Amino acid sequence: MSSHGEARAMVSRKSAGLRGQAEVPGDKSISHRALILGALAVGETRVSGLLEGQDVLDTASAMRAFGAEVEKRGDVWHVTGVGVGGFAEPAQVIDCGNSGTGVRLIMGAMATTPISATFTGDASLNKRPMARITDPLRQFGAHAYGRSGGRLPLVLVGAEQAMPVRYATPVPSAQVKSAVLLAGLNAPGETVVIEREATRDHSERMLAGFGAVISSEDGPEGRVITLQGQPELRPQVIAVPRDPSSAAFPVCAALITEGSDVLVPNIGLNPTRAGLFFTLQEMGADLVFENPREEGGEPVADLRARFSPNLRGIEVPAERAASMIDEYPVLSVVAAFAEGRTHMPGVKELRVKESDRIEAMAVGLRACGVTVEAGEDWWTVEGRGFGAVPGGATVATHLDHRIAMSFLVLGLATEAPVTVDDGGPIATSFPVFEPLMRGLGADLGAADADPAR
Ligand SMILES: O=C(O)C1=C[C@@H](OP(=O)(O)O)[C@@H](O)[C@H](O)C1
Ligand SMILES: C=C(OP(=O)(O)O)C(=O)O
Repeated sequence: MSSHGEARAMVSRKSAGLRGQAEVPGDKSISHRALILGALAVGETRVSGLLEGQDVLDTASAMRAFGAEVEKRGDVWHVTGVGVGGFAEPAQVIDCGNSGTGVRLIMGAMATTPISATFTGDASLNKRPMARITDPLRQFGAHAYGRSGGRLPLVLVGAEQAMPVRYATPVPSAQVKSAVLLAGLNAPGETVVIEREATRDHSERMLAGFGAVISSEDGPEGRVITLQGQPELRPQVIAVPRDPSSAAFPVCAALITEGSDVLVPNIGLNPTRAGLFFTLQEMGADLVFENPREEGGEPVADLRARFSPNLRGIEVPAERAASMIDEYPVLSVVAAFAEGRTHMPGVKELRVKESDRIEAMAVGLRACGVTVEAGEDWWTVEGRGFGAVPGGATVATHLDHRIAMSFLVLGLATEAPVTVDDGGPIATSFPVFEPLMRGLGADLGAADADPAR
């Protein structure tokens, strides 16, 4: 489950053009939510295209521990739910592995049911802040006993008599918003979440799809989301769109690798997720949305990315941060190949992901010959231009899949190879990353695979 065994060093080397079609897996955020809402519905939800990354598999195990039936038959995941308020008390510790989304949404989902559960994760997750979740859950009447700073492992005791909550999120976080909404499901009356900056809205869309009464309104305080408690959720048939956060890797690799032309089909382009692609276009990337359409209530398109030798550094608007929060590491890689400076403000949240992503990228990029400056909530990459990034370093990934994948993308276009100390965590979100990238022609793999090279 949570420990992925021994570190597996990986290396990437300068590659000839990437070509072909990249079929990236299902969306991680939507996959977690499909399992959790399926477990809270009455009857059988069927999910196709579920991401089978470790983060989501850990959420599937957790839903079983709370009493839902979750199994894969053929290509379809079947979730038989227990109804809102029907979670059973788990007999074991709930291990959410590397997944912030998993643990925070599940804590929300159980907080208004009178049961207790103990949550833990891997070395990365157990360092991440949980008070942002337990503070609002206490307002519903739950109790939380964690390590200092509210960190995992943590015991959560669900409210005996839950009351609805009105909560303004102090940080821009879809995980906090979603935890409050999921807790609100089993509280009588109206739960309200107010977010100053809009974050990904998959929970709201999916709750409405399952039959909850939920509305969102933009006003002077920001986005106000109102949920009526204690609905009966109706099971759904869900087709999970492909993950834009995973698509980012083959797209960015194609932009910086000479001779590339890659098609990444069927990518979810929910506006609360698509900020990276607009940013790349503003930098001068040859990136086109082909065949835009709507599927399952979400905008979808095929992304076509071609080698882009004339990228320019830009100012990334701070208000775009939430819509591309997981994509800054790989954006900073592209920025290294642009002409001029890329400034990325308003990104404090990057410091509390699987690693401190500003620090991890700054240290690794500097080791690869790129100038990076950073403050608490901003960072700047000085582009060196195409063909002028030295590389040649071994980079620490700190149990962070996105840091590992970002540096492997960097090495496809640097003068000397780039090694990452551990590619194991890539399996949390993008288990087929290595074969998919190799299939496009990327020269990457285990660092010790061919010591003669
Ligand atoms: O709700 C979600 O599915 C997610 C929200 C984001 O985290 P925050 O809510 O902490 O910003 C994001 O970084 C994470 O990968 C997935
Ligand atoms: C931040 C991420 O995930 P989580 O918070 O679910 O661990 C991510 O996938 O980049």
